[in-house]
Amino acid sequence: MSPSRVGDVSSPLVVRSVPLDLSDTLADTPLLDLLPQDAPVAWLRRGEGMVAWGVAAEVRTRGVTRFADADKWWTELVSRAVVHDAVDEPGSGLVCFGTFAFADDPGDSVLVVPQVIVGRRAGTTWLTTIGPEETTAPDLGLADPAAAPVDITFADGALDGERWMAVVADAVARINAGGLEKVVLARDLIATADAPVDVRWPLQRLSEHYPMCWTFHVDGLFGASPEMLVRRERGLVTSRVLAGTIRRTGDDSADLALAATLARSSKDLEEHEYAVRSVAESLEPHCSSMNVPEAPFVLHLPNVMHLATDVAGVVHDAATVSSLELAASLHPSAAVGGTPTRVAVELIAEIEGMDRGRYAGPAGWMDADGDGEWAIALRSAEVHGATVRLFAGCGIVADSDPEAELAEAQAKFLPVRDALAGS
Ligand SMILES: C=C(O[C@@H]1C=C(C(=O)O)C=C[C@H]1O)C(=O)O
Repeated sequence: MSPSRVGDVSSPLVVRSVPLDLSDTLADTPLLDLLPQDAPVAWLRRGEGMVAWGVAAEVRTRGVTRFADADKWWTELVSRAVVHDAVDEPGSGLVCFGTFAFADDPGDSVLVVPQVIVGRRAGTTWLTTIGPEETTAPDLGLADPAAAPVDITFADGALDGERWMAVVADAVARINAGGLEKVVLARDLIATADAPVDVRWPLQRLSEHYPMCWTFHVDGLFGASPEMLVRRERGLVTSRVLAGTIRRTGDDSADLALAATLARSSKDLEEHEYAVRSVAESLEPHCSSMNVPEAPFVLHLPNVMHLATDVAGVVHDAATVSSLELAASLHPSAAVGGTPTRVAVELIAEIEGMDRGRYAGPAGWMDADGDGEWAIALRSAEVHGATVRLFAGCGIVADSDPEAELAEAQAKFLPVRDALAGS
C-alpha cells in the first residue's frame, strides 16, 4: 500500500530555529508547561528535549516497507526544505517525530513534522517554526493546564491473567522443545475514562516520576521508555539494551540485595546476553569501531530494576544511512522479539493473542542529517479519546515461571497506570 501524506511535499517547507532569549522567563519554564492540548508531540528526558505541536507535514506507512517508505519521504522533504538554523544543536532545524508499528502486519506507522517545536539542551532553549512559507514566530505562553482523566477504570485487554499465564507456559514448553531460546510475550490493559483523556496529564507525571526514561508522545502513542534502541549524534551511535528484570519492593536495602541477585542470576544474564548480542550484531556493519561492555549494570527505576548495557560505536555510513534506517535494522531486537528473531516473531503472532500496534516499535525523532533518537516504545499506551490501551511484556526463557512473569508484567504497567490516576 502506498504511504498517505499530509502537506504538499512538492512545495518546500521553510524552517527557522532561533535561540530563546534567556531573559525571557519562559526560557526556564518546564517544556511541558508550554505544550497546548491540540496535536501535542513530546520527547523529554531529565527536563531536556522537545515539545511540539501542529502538523506541517505527515506521512503514514504500513507493512514491511514502513521504515523505508517513511525514510524516503523524509529524505525528499529535507532535500527541498529551506532551513535557517541559528541554534545548531541536535534537534534544532528541521525535525520529524515518529512511531512505528511493531509488526509488519497489521500496523500503522507515522512520521510527523510539527509546525512549532520548542527544544532545550544543555541550558539552551530554542524555538523552531515550520511551514509552507516564512511564518512569524508564535507568541509562546503557558498552555492551559492539563485536566486529570475523569473516573478512569481498568480492565483486562485481550487475555486475562490466567489465560496469559497459560500462553507463557505454552511458550516455555516450546522453548524446552527446541527451536527457540527466548520469546517476549506481552499483554494489554484497557483503561476507560468518562471523557477524552488529555495526554499531557500522563506525560507530566511520567516525566516527573521517570526522569531517567524517555517520555514521549507522538500521534496517540505515549509512554516513558527506559530503553534506547538507537541514538545517533554526529557520527557516534549508542544503544541502551535492557533485558532481565526484578520488581522493586519499596525498601531500599532490600532492593539493593535484589539488585545484587539480579546481577548474578544466570537466567537473567542469559536473557540479557541474547539481547546485547542481537543489537551488537545489527550495528556492527555500520560501525568502524564498537564498544560492547562485557558485563551489564543494574538500572534502577521506581517500579523495577533491569540489567542494562550501553553499546556504543563510531559509524562510517552516516551520510547514506539515517538513524531511522539503523532503528529499522535493529527492530525487533531480542528485548522485544526474541531469539532467533524470525521464529520468536512468528510465535508472538501465533500465541500472544493481540495486535501490539505500535507498542514495542521504535518511537523517536530525526533531524535533517538523519541523526536522532529512537527509543523502544515500552511502558507505553495508545490513547483514543476516552480509551487508553496499556501494554507490558516480558522475556520468556526456558526456566521462566508464568506467575512471576505475570507479576513482572503488572509492575511494567505501573508507570502509565499511575500516570493516569487523577491526582
Ligand atoms: C517488553 C518489555 O520490556 C522489555 C523486557 C524486559 C525483560 O523481560 O526483562 C526488560 C526490559 C525490556 O527490554 C516491556 O516493558 O513491555
